[in-house]
Amino acid sequence: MLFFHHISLLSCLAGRYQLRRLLGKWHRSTLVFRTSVCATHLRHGSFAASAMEEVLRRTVVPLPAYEIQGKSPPVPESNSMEFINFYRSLETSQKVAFLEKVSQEFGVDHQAVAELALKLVESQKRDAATMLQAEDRLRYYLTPRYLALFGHISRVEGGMKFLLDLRGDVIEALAAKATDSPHIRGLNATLKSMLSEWFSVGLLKLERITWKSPCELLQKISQYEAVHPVRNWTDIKHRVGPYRRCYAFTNGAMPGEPLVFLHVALTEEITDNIQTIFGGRTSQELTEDEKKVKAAVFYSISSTQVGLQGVELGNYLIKRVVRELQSEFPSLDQFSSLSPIPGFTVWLLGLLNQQRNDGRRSKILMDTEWQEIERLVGSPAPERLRKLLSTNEWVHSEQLMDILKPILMRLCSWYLYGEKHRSYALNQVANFHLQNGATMWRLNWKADMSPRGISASCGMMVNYRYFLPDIGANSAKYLRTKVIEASEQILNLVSQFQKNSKL
Ligand SMILES: CC(=O)SCCNC(=O)CCNC(=O)[C@H](O)C(C)(C)COP(=O)(O)OP(=O)(O)OC[C@H]1O[C@@H](n2cnc3c(N)ncnc32)[C@H](O)[C@@H]1OP(=O)(O)O
Repeated sequence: MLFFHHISLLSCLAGRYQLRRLLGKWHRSTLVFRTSVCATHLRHGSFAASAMEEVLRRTVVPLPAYEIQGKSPPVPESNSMEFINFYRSLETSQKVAFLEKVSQEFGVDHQAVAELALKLVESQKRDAATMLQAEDRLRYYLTPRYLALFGHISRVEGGMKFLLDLRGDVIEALAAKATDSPHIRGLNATLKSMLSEWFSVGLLKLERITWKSPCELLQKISQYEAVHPVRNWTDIKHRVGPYRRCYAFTNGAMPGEPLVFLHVALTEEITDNIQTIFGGRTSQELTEDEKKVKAAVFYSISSTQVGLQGVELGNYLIKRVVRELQSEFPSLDQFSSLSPIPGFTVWLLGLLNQQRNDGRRSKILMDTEWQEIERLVGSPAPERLRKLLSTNEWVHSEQLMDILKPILMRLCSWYLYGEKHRSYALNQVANFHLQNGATMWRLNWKADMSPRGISASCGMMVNYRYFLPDIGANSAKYLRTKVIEASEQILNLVSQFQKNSKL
């Protein structure tokens, strides 16, 4: 009572506004106090489902009855803040347990759905209005309770970023097999669908990043870069300088946060190696000459939010940037990636090891090729070659590189074109561009001779070419039939593999 006495005294002095501010502060402080009590409870090892139960009971309101949907009182913002604060106070393993609880006990009322499904079957013997009513009622009760909570959270400050991070946790927990709960998969699908709407392209802003962009944004672009690590400020200045473009999608709910960004080199022809793109430039090249811009080469694209996985922002960004560049350079008509081939060297070494374990000489090279290698590296050639490949030492011998070039080119073309995961391209980068409708266009030797490039794919890179009139049909064909659109060079290399190598 004493506390409220002070409040009433204060309200005379400070007026209603101050009262509201004081109560707001008090409310938030009790909220933080309550959450910290729960978290303390959890942190001290006396981790109990009851603490989660208590928070969830308070923050995940029951689904309003069908008859009063949309008419129930607004849920206080404090519910969202309590859920956010509590979740953030949990350890990783506790987060998985918490999400399992949310998805299983605060999702769909399965009993109610089963009963309504039976009523729907019954209703099909009745008139259309009754059947449609039954369908609508069933549709409503198929809504998980936590969907409304996520909707409320998306409207509080920082809530969108919280939901992205929460889905990132779910994706990582599923990938790490920390859970195999089908309910969590359902929660992931619900969140993905909500995020796909909130981050639909129409709600995103395309921003061109230049040297004049805010320092913080340039810093984030450098930190999030997932393909060619940024070495220093000179490097990032080069990447946004003349004959270069960098574009990002941003969302008003997360200002200053690039969701996905694309680096483009503007060149006279489609570049076949990354050294040219990162190499120094002559003084003439410090100002752009539009007549020299004939090709746009996408040499890096990075998504920054794990939580947006599956929302395909990269595809939309590439298409949007193509339009942007076409309006800036009307004569521009060649669009291609210059892409890394992560996983090829590991795949090749795995093959060589496996064929050694089978006690037979690897058949991925012809006998004559083994003999040629043996003359250079000594015997046993497979052992020697495996060691040279796994330590990158093979690139120090021009002679050995010349012998290995046709072999590695045909093996790599098969890795990209022939190796599959669920019938789609095994290589994720290939799958990404092929899904977008690109053509597997050119495999390039000595394309990335950095240690990273040699370790990843024996120094090779690939151009996925975007023939604009064909990308719609190519994408549909690939997604439907898994057939890869490839150039004559790739298909010739693949047929050389099929003729000369045995897996
Ligand atoms: C110029 C270039 O080609 S650079 C090489 C591509 N960039 C990278 O590898 C950096 C790391 N990867 C990423 O940042 C993102 O995965 C991107 C930008 C490639 C794709 O992101 P989004 O557009 O959001 O795509 P989304 O998450 O919907 O996945 C689409 C496809 O991208 C591919 N992909 C997904 N994760 C990765 C990853 N970590 N690395 C590479 N490709 C990936 C998959 O093939 C995926 O198809 P799937 O969902 O059927 O498996």
